[in-house]
Amino acid sequence: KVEKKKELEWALIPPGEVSQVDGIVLEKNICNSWDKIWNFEAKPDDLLIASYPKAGTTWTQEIVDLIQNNGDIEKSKRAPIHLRQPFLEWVRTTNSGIDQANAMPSPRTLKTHLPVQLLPPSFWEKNCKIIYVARNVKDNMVSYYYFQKMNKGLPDPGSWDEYFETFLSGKVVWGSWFDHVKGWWKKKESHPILYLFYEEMMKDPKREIRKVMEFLGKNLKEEVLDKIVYNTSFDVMKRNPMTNYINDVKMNHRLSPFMRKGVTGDWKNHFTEAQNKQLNENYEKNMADTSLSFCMEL
Ligand SMILES: Nc1ncnc2c1ncn2[C@@H]1O[C@H](COP(=O)(O)O)[C@@H](OP(=O)(O)O)[C@H]1O
Ligand SMILES: CCc1ccc(OS(=O)(=O)O)cc1
Repeated sequence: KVEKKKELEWALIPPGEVSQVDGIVLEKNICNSWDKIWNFEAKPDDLLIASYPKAGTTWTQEIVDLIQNNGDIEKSKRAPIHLRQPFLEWVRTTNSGIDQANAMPSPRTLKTHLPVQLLPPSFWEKNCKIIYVARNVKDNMVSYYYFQKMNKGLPDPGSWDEYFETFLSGKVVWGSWFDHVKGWWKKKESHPILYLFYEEMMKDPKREIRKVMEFLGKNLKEEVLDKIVYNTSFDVMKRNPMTNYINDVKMNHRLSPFMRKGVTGDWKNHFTEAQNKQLNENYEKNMADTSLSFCMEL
C-alpha cells in the first residue's frame, strides 16, 4: 500500500523543465538563478568534483569523502552525499547548492556537472583543486537514459531510439558529452585538475583511489586504502542509504535504481548495430581534435 502511494505521488510530479544558458540546456531553476551561480565565491581550499552526469560522480564523491576522513566509515555516514558535498548549481524553491555551500565551514568539497566554460570564474581565480571524472560515451548515454526515466528533476527521455538522437545532438541537460569531456581535458593543461576515468576505476580501484589520495596531499596506510576500496564498491554503495539517493522524492528507484548496474559495456544490451555504427562515426568526427581516448569495454 505504501509503495502504491509512493508510485502515485511520483507520477503526479511534473517532469523537469529546461531552458538554456549560452546554448547549454540546463534545468529551468538553474537558468533562473544563473547570476547567483555564476557569481559564486569559491575559496582557495575548496575542492571541486566535476563530471558529465552519470559518469561516476557519486562513486568519486564517496571515495573523496572517505579519504578526507582517513577511511572512517562512520564519519562518511554522517549525512547523505548531497549534503556532505553540495551540488553547486542545484536549485529548489527553499534550498540550493549555493546556499548549502555558503553555510558550510571550510574546507568544502563541492560537486558540479557544469561544462568547463560555465564554471563560476572564482574557481579559476582561487586556483581550486578539481577532480574530473569521465566515462565512455556509450555507457554514459545508457546510464543517463535510465536516470532521466526515473528522475522527475529532468525531462522525460522518450523512447530509447528518440533519446539516442537527442543525446547525440547535445541537446540534453548539461550539454554535449563530447564538448564536456574535451573542454575539461583541455583545461587540465593550465589548471590543477585530476582527470579520472570510470573504466580505470573499474579496472583497478585501488590504483585510482591512491591517485586521488596523492592529489589531495594525504598519505593513508595500505589497509585504510583497502577499506576504502571495499566501502566504495558498487555492492556496498548500492546498500548505503547515504550514497544511493533512496530518499530523494523525485527519484523512482522501482523504475530504475540510482545504483543501476555499475558495469562497463552495458551499452551492448541497448545499441542496435545501426546505432553503434552511427555513434562510432560521430565519435571519430567529434574526437578528431583531442588526445583524449576512452575504453568502451573491459
Ligand atoms: N561504486 C560504484 N562502482 C561502479 N559504478 C558505480 C558506483 N557507484 C555508482 N556507480 C554507477 O555510476 C552511475 C551513476 O553516476 P553518477 O554518480 O555520475 O550519477 C551509475 O551507472 P549505471 O547507470 O551504468 O549503473 C551507477 O550505477
Ligand atoms: C536534476 C537533479 C539531479 C539530482 C541528482 C543528480 O545526480 S548525479 O549527479 O547524476 O549523480 C543529478 C541531477
